[in-house]
Amino acid sequence: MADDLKKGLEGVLVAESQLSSIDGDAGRLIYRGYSIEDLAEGASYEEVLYLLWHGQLPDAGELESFTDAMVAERAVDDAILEAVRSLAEADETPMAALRTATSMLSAMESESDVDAEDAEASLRKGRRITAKIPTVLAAFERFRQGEEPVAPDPDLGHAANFLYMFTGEEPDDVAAETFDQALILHADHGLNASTFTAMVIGSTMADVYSSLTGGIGALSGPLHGGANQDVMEVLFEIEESHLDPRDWVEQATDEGRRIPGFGHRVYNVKDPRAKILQRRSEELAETGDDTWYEITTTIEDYLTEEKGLVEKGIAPNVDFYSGSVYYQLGIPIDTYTPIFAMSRAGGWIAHVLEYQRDNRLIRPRARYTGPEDQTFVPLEER
Ligand SMILES: CC(=O)SCCNC(=O)CCNC(=O)[C@H](O)C(C)(C)COP(=O)(O)OP(=O)(O)OC[C@H]1O[C@@H](n2cnc3c(N)ncnc32)[C@H](O)[C@@H]1OP(=O)(O)O
Ligand SMILES: O=C([O-])CC(=O)C(=O)O
Repeated sequence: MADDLKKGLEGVLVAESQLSSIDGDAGRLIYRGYSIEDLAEGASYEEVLYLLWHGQLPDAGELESFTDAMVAERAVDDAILEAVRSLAEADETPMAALRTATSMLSAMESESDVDAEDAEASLRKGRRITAKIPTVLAAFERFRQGEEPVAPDPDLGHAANFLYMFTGEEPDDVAAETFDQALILHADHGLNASTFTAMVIGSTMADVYSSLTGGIGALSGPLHGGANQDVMEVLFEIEESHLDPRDWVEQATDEGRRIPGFGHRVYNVKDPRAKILQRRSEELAETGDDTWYEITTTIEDYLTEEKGLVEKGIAPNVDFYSGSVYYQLGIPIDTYTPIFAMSRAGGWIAHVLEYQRDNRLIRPRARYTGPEDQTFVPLEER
């Protein structure tokens, strides 16, 4: 057995997948062969879910039945809503509340879908969870605002319905399209940390609720999905400092701080999703507040042109521009990472089911560096 140590599993191949592929040098991302640019431009999040879960884009009839099935699963049980209310009253963060509520959703699972080894049942469960996450997240927001939840609107798509339940108002076309695009961009990304976490759990043949709950936990960290919230916090910090963003960033990097939204394990160039989100941020800035777009582009130009970070392979990732987009849609910053989870649920489910089709328990090993041959001393003699 090879003894070379791959810290952080960098570059280690552990599975074959037909779901998404990243060219880190060219800055290209595809889902099942379709470029992220084409999907973001032409598809809806529901079409992308269908593509990931069923292997091809749906025709009109397939999309209609798929969408109807998702819509039928949006409502969540009152017992879950009461638990979400308690979490909001306890000042839980939305990400932690989502993690807890996702796990709780299994309590309402129908008897016939309990078998974790039944792939069709797992897909149905995955669809149910994906349909319910927006309802849970929106209800959490309503409770913490002292309001009652807004029931899902069956006439609205996945993205627009979330914004409607979240704010209590039907979004305009720009907001609905922008949000739908953001969901598409975040739906899948190879074996990132949260997807791998979900797969490790799935490889034990645990049920899909466990995989998704684990995926949410892994996504929450600041090195992964949590960075989108951190980016917005940095933008606030810069604004409040009244410093030129260039000076702020110089000071921060001199102090050894990492700039959230920069750097990636796979991309050595700008993330293609960041390019699309940057355009959306720019469009929203044209008709609204351009503060955040201006600060982000100034930071990017400074770090790439003057600090030469891009030459070191450290460029903006998907999280760098998503924050300013969500901010302009009026979404509170601690909900940015849960929104990422709401979208990535699609990718987690797709990868777990794909892996389980030819499953092998994921079980790497560590090089032991501890002591050997210790003499045991009983407690009373220590
Ligand atoms: C959806 C997503 O998950 S995208 C990633 C979201 N996370 C972030 O934006 C957080 C900031 N970025 C980072 O911490 C990293 O770039 C990661 C965790 C994403 C990738 O990390 P890794 O591939 O493990 O690279 P690693 O942490 O080894 O860094 C390599 C070098 O780049 C530097 N570097 C990496 N990211 C940054 C950054 N954001 N700002 C400044 N320097 C950075 C590191 O300091 C290190 O430099 P050194 O070799 O001189 O010590
Ligand atoms: O691929 C990664 O490591 C992180 C990422 O960009 C994602 O999960 O979208």
